[in-house]
Parts: sequence; structure tokens; C-alpha cells
Amino acid sequence: MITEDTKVLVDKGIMLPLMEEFYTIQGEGFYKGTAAYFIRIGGCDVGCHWCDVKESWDASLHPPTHVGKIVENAVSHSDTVVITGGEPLTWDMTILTETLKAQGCKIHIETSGAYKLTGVWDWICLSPKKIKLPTEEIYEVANELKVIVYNLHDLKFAEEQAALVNKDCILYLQPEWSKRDSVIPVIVDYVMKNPKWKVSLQTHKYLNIP
Ligand SMILES: C[S@@+](CC[C@H](N)C(=O)[O-])C[C@H]1O[C@@H](n2cnc3c(N)ncnc32)[C@H](O)[C@@H]1O
Ligand SMILES: Nc1nc2[nH]cc(C(=O)O)c2c(=O)[nH]1
Ligand code: SF4
Ligand SMILES: [Mg+2]
Repeated sequence: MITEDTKVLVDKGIMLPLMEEFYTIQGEGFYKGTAAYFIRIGGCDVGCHWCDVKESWDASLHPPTHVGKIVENAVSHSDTVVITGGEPLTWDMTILTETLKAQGCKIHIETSGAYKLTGVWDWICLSPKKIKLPTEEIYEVANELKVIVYNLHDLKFAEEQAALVNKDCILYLQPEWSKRDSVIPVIVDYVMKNPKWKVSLQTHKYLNIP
């Protein structure tokens, strides 16, 4: 049980439920191959049935941690930090990102965009979900759109989402991991026919790194 005082600090984004943090190689999307420190914040109620970190969903399982401590760890490892989750926009990201920025970090986010966009970001990866659509505001500022392809209908959803993003946003199709053997040939064929899209793979899973 967390105290009422702690809850107030979490609501303000002064503390956040920290699931894990690790220095690794960004496996996905535009920055694939780049070393970065990952901060995984607990809490998500979007509920993707194929989510590969379901352990993150219940925020109460992850200890409320002072943002100052999170930042201190991060900057000792890397000047590129990826905030992920869970769904990081469940929480107010203002203080975390401003504190990282003050330390000279490049700050990236992995988000479904389902909640209000808070924080200052150098790179926004928007991975929209049909079951809880992104807020209107995030389409304007997303740097990459990364649609997960589980079945053929996801290609139609991908086109609908691509019609909503800004003109500079880079478009990725990423196979859902458990379906990769059947979905990869479909994505390859689709991208060759529709070259505005690029392929994104979860390369960290092939590299056997976090
Ligand atoms: C675990 S989510 C956390 C961030 C945020 N909740 C989101 O969905 O963008 C990180 C990234 O992994 C993707 N992802 C999650 N499960 C996946 C799976 N089984 N196969 C492929 N990508 C997956 C998400 O779409 C997202 O781009
Ligand atoms: N290496 C690595 N790259 C990633 N890119 C996005 C990830 C995520 O879970 O948000 C992720 C992850 O979990 N590991
Ligand atoms: S939005 Fe992200 S963390 Fe939440 S269930 Fe979907 S993939 Fe998992
Ligand atoms: Mg992951």
C-alpha cells in the first residue's frame, strides 16, 4: 500500500512507478541500433492482447521512485534516454523530462498516444492502438508512426493512422512478435508496393538483449 502523500507526489509526476531501467540498444524504429538508457514506467490500461510487457500494466506492483533518482541513474549511463512502459503518458511527464533535459539528455518516448501528451521530447514514437486511439494533438508532433501488424486488418488501420500524422512523420510497420513468421512476408510485400512505409523489426529480440 502506498501512502496518500506518495500518491500526491505520483499524481504530480515528482515520483513515478518505476518497473525497470536498463542500458541497451534501441531495437525498433528510426533509432534502431543506437545505444540508449531505457526507463520503463509501470501502469497501462490500454490492454493490447499481444502486449509483450503485460507485467507493466499494474502500476501498484512498481515502486514509486523519485524522479531525481531515476535521472541520476540515467545520466550516468547515456545521453540518450528512452521513456517507455507501460504507457508513460498515464503520468505527468513534465518533471521527469525537464530534469533530464537540464542534464543535456536527448529524450525519446515510446507511446500509444492514448493520453494527454505531457513533457518535452526530442523524439516521439507513436504506436497507435485501435482499442484506445491516440489524442488528436499527438499526430501533429509524432516523429515516427509505428503500427504493429498482427493481422491483415492492421494494414487498413495503418493507412488510416498515416492519414492523420504530420507530413514529416516517418512510417513504420512492425510485425507482432508471435505472428512474425506469417506477417513478415505480408509486410515485405506491402512495403514494396507502398514505399512510403518502412519495415521495423524488434531487433533486440534477435540480438538477445533487453
Ligand atoms: C510495450 S510498448 C510500451 C509503450 C507504449 N505503451 C506503446 O504501446 O507504445 C513499446 C512498443 O512495443 C510495441 N509492442 C508491444 N508488444 C509487441 C509485440 N508483441 N510485438 C511487436 N511490438 C510490440 C508497442 O506497440 C510499442 O511500440
Ligand atoms: N532494446 C529494446 N528496444 C526497444 N524499443 C522499444 C522498446 C519498448 O519496450 O518500448 C524496447 C525494448 O524493450 N528494448
Ligand atoms: S499500450 Fe503499450 S504497454 Fe499498453 S498494452 Fe499496449 S503495447 Fe502494452
Ligand atoms: Mg519492448
